[in-house]
Amino acid sequence: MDYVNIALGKGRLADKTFELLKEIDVKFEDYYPKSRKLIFVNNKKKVRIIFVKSSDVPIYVEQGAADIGIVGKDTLLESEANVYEIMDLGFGKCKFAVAAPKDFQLELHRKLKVATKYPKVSRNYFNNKGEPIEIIKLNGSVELAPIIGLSDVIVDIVETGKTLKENGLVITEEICQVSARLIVNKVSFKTKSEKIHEIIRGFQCCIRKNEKKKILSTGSN
Ligand SMILES: Nc1ncnc2c1ncn2[C@@H]1O[C@H](COP(=O)(O)OP(=O)(O)OP(=O)(O)O)[C@@H](O)[C@H]1O
Ligand SMILES: O=P(O)(O)OC[C@H]1O[C@H](OP(=O)(O)OP(=O)(O)O)[C@H](O)[C@@H]1O
Repeated sequence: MDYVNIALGKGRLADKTFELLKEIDVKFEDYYPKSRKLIFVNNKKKVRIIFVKSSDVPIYVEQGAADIGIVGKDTLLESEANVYEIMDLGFGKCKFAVAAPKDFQLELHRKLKVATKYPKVSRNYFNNKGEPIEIIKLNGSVELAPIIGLSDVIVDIVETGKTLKENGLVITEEICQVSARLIVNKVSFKTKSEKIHEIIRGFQCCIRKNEKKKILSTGSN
């Protein structure tokens, strides 16, 4: 039987994904947090993990270089990749938001300047509201832009809100919730159906179990 290849971002979602795989008995003994290895193989279960840049995960899956991908909904939306989005994995939770300096007010007859790592998500959001904008595409430290006058506002993901707070920004609009998603290549979904469904069923079962545990532990507090 063929191997199932899973594309996984090297960053924040990696540890939780390996934990989830371990729970369904797909173990990679040579993985440890902060490992620099880019490929992990479980020969017994015939599963391979390929470690890529987070924003490349949808491309690997769309092109069939990976059968499955684990990716944040933010990155998935921005990629507009032609893949199946199968399930919400329930971790990597944050939200998409518009944020601005506390006292910001847009002058009349001027387009709003939006700095972001997510130009497509931003454009879609403001287009749907009928608000004309100018996008300034950045690759990180987006919170700096309104402080130093590069933009009026930012569109970014917010988890704890610490980065916004420490840079004097506040959320002005919430766009949508974000979490890790399991995506599948459309051809692999047919050709490797059995193995892929086994992984999906395993993940669903673990997530249900973990949610029950969480409810029980908060209930008993
Ligand atoms: N506080 C957070 N900051 C960034 N991403 C978060 C946060 N909390 C959850 N996530 C999720 O984790 C995913 C992966 O984030 P990570 O920082 O590893 O990659 P990235 O943002 O693409 O960074 P890089 O460009 O350095 O690879 C994000 O796409 C998002 O869905
Ligand atoms: O609400 P918080 O918990 O503060 O998290 C949100 C921050 O984390 C992410 O940045 P990241 O650390 O990936 O750095 P980046 O600026 O290079 O994107 C995101 O872009 C925000 O800046």
